[in-house]
Amino acid sequence: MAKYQIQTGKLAHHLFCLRSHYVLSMLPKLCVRTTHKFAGDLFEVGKYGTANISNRPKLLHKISVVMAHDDCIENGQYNNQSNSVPSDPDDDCNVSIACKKFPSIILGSSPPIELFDDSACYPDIASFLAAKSGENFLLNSTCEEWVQDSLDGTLSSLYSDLPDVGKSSVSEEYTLNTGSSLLPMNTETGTILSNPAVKGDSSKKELKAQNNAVSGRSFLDQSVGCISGLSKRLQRQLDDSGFHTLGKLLHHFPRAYADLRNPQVNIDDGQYLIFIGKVLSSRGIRASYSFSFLEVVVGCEIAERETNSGCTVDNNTGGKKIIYLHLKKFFRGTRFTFQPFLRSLGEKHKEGEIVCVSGKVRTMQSEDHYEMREYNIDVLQDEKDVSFYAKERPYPIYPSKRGLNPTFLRDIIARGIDALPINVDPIPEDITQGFGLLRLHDAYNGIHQPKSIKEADLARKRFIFDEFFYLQLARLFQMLEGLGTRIEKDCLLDKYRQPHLNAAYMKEWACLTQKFLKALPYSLTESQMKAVAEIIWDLKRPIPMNRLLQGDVGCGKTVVAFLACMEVIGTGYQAAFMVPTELLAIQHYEHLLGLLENMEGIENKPSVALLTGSTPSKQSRMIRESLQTGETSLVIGTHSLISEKVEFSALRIAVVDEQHRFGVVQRGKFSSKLFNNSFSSKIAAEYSDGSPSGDISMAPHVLAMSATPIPRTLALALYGDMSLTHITDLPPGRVPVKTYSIVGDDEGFEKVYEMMLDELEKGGKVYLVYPVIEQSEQLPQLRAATEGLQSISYRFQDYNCGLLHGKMKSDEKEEALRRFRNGDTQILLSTQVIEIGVDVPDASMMVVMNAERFGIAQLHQLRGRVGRGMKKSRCILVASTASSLSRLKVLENSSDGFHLAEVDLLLRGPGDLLGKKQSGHLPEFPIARLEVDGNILEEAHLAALKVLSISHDLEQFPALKMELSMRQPLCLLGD
Ligand SMILES: Nc1ncnc2c1ncn2[C@@H]1O[C@H](COP(=O)(O)OP(=O)(O)OP(=O)(O)O)[C@@H](O)[C@H]1O
Repeated sequence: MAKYQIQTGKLAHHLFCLRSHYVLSMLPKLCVRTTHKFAGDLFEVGKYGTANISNRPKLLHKISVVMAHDDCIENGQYNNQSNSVPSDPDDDCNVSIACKKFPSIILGSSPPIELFDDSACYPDIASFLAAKSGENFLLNSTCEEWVQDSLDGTLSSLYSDLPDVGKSSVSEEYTLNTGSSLLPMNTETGTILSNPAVKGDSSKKELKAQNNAVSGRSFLDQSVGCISGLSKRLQRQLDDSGFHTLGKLLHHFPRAYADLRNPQVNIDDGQYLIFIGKVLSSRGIRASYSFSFLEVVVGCEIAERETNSGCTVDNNTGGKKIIYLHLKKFFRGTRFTFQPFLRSLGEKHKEGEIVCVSGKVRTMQSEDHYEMREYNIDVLQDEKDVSFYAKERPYPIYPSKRGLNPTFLRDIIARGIDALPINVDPIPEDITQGFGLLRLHDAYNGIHQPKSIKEADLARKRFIFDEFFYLQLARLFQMLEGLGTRIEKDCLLDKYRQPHLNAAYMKEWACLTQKFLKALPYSLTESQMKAVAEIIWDLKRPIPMNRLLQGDVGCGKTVVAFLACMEVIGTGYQAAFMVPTELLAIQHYEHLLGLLENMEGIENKPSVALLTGSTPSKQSRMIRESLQTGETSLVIGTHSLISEKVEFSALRIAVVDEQHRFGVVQRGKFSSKLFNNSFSSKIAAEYSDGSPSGDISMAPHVLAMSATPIPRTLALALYGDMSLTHITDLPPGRVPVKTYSIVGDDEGFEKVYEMMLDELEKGGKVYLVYPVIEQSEQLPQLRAATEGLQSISYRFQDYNCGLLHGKMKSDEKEEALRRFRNGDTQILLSTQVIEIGVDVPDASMMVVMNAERFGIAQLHQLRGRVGRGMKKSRCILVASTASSLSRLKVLENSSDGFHLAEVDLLLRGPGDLLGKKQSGHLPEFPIARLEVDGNILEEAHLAALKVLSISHDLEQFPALKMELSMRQPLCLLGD
């Protein structure tokens, strides 16, 4: 490219001495405007590509004209413009208005394109970038380039004379000048060190060089106050709106992008549309002594399909027609009727100007004429822009924030973007490249000023990636910090990278574990075995395990957890098993005692205790004492296990069943029950196959279990530092539960009762699940369990009915469940208390009332209470209305818990899927949507692993470490 030089360096210096630096940056733009050709004319390009200023006085004059212009603006003369930004007489310079004097594309809202096309995959970045390089940029005209280069050259030569530029001894402070550019200031001398106000390759390189000394982060952390020319009031307003830093400002992303092509459809009254057209006339009209209006008529060519009267397209016009938009703005008051005012009003738009207009259209009496009263009008720079917009460049639509006008925000963001240093990205380039991500600088550009929706999508992907990446990085980083040696750290990272390699052979298991396995009344399924082997591998490491065991309802997670407990007991330690309900605690306790009874060849079987809120205090004290002395090796219980009073002698594993019912803090409390130094040698002597491995003061291993299958995305977001184990198969002989959805009208209920009778006659047991315990006046349509008891007992007089709900005392609940299990009752009317873990293998039918009140994942859980034995089972979902049937049909068609959880995630979002307790711990993802961005989360997880395996302590990536500490993604703990 030709190298241009401006001979008169002092001129540029003069420019900089002028207070409003934005003039400088406007010069390139002025050159490309048809109405402001002077700058182009003044710089003559020589034969050898050298530009000279041919008429310096003329140029200076023009500049002073522009400056006067600026002064006018500063004096608020243009404050009555439509869409003006908040104007303030105190403002020394209203930047947004200033920018308005020069072409800027400012639109209000318009028919938004759906923000991001979810179906769009992220194409290969290389092809995208290739496409990008071939595109014409708005500001890329040759004319502009040479002005930029000229100025650049001049300024370089000008500032090469300045001492110590770029040296670390110079304290640098960045300021954004009014010309949208970043100017490093020498705070000692107050001089500007160099000019980045211009664009183009060389200036970008220079900018990069300048910013090498200063981390990109410090740019983003600067106060918005560094945008010079911004009045104190606007600064305050930005600050009050949460835009304390440039970074925060640049993170105010468009909510949608508009398609600026003229509409191709019939225009209906009241539609909000955007048109590109040509100004045909502009007049200020006096209508009465105190009333006037501005009328700008814009002619727009639109593609004709069908006229409103239904006629077909006229072939003679090539399928196009002109429509006339009458943009009207009204003024009341005698002072607005004076000729000078009306003249200046009319002169605001020139005939022939190409404009972009948006607003609500109203049909006028004459055909093809439309009125717009609330409108935005923007002058496009020249005809080229039309082709530019015809290229479907998406137009960003910003949300307003605390009364800040989106137009103003767009202006100010654009200036921040222009000044953004290239090296702003803290993530190493090979990581971004490896995952097909834009560099941060390009991503900011791409999201705020995309050239295509594809680019906006890529940019969005980068920001979503960042949201996930720093979270994953922080969690893994914290885990590594807790470990001592490099080998341990590598070992932990390997575990995440190659989980399939981490399994202990059965012969390595403790003797107790092997005997327990042998005593089971069934053989474990393949994935149960794999899960046990993975967990035992972890238990043998000197690093605390943090594992999530997931599996569909009834897949047999409990027995896997029992085996893990046996392993630690077998090596001389204690185990604790925490469940969310008393009912479940009792069930597990009885189940385990039953299994232990079958064990042979063990003299001292592990002593198991049950500790819940209802355990009598004397008994509970005894249990606590036995835990402290180590006499009890396994305790099953509810929240009471994490009470301060409970102390363990040698706790090695904490199993948290239905872990999503507990908060993060509750789970964390388990981990904090550190080993008591008075390690019980008694237990060790009884069961130990050898000396207990690992550090005695190590935090216990945590095995969390989830029966509500959490999609991997959510699991990673919630527990990025957890290893995941899936049980993928069901015990043999299980017959999928046949599911029906039925409308709960009289006819529907008759059908349900018939099916129930059929089931009972065959010796089956039936659960009836109700959404509420008692009928409520507020929601009379909801069926209640207590009312149901009367009618069902009456209807099925030959059978016994039981009732189970959360308001019953614990022994009443236990009794109700026991009677149902024994067969004393054949029908159990219940609320959703039975959703979790209740295991009555011969229960064969479930009817869920007002089923639409439950989430898909919840219904799947409920349904999992039947079909737990060999019996063919049925589940009937009774919907209140026919319209809610379609959602329930998903359950008819699938029995895959993970698939259903994904569906639920999509339908209800993570908050509802996880429930209040757990979703409260989900970090906030301002732009990511866990429902659809799971693949990016997976990539972020891998990227975090990659970075940490290169540098465990992130010392090799100081920028990344700094960014991580700024984001503090782990401040979300709390219950
Ligand atoms: N390998 C197996 N073969 C046969 N039956 C099994 C096997 N594993 C577990 N079971 C039985 O399957 C039933 C369900 O097991 P369990 O309660 O452990 O499932 P779960 O995964 O915890 O289910 P939920 O999440 O619904 O509580 C139990 O009655 C259990 O005894």
